Amino acid sequence: MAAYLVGPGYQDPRTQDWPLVDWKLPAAISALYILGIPVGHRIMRDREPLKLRRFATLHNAFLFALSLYMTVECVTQSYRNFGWSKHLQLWCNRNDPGPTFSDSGYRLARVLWIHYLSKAYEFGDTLIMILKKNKRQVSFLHVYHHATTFFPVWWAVVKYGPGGEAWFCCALNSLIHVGMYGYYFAAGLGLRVGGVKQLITQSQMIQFLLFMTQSVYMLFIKDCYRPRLSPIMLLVQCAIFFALFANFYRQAYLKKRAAPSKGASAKEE
Ligand SMILES: CC(C)(COP(=O)(O)OP(=O)(O)OC[C@H]1O[C@@H](n2cnc3c(N)ncnc32)[C@H](O)[C@@H]1OP(=O)(O)O)[C@@H](O)C(=O)NCCC(=O)NCCSC(=O)CC(=O)O
Repeated sequence: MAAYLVGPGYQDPRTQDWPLVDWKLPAAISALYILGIPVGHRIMRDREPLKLRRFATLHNAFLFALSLYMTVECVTQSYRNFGWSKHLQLWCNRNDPGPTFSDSGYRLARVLWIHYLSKAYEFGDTLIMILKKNKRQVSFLHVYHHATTFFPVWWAVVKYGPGGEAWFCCALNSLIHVGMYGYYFAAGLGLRVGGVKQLITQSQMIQFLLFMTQSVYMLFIKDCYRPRLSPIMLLVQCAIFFALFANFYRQAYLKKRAAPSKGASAKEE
């Protein structure tokens, strides 16, 4: 049974009037983000790198707390919305049927919308990297991830399917970001605990593998989602992320281990 049957032109009624749900402004913000990166590098070219301890600490503490909130809220509202034992499954959940929605249906849509907005706030990571002149960090992986995750990926979720199936991606990604911003919080203060950085990269890669498995399950095992374009996009996007992260992993950890004197990119060890 298809979990989410929609016709052409469908838009979720819960989110249609919420800020940044119309495509034009988010598309412009994403484009400005990409165009602003070379401008930022140029501005910093002849300047000393900034330390940014206070700003980075506040930024990371905020994202750590927000990610924790989103993890808990996604799981709680999905549970309330579907009832764990009766309807909520790991994958292949129905989108809220509407046209009227329960309180938990609205709250689930709201936390998915907050998750979407947090992806724009995370552009601040790139600002930190540019102002600290950590050019290595402003990689293709980083820019591609940040630019596309806000728009079109999470924008599309909020506009077309803020419920049902999206709870899993929101909860797992937020949980991973609790660890990631905890790591950046500590690293910004000069604290690096051996092995933690590698563990975080591994958990990010497992996350993308799980999202790929979820889309294969929805597409080929249960055939439970309409439009099929959504799980196809999830599969393609996560395969790209996985390949980019596998390359990062090789550069940051494996190559360094093979040739320690050449100085790899990971700074932890
Ligand atoms: C362990 C990782 C999380 C981070 O790898 P990095 O190579 O960036 O780690 P690093 O050791 O250089 O980070 C420490 C440096 O970052 C600075 N720093 C502090 N806070 C920061 C912030 N919020 N954003 C960016 N940099 C920050 C510290 O001051 C320190 O600078 P100094 O070195 O000067 O002291 C890794 O797994 C990873 O994700 N690598 C890909 C790079 C990336 O862009 N990741 C985030 C988006 S991807 C994502 O988010 C996937 C997902 O959705 O799960």
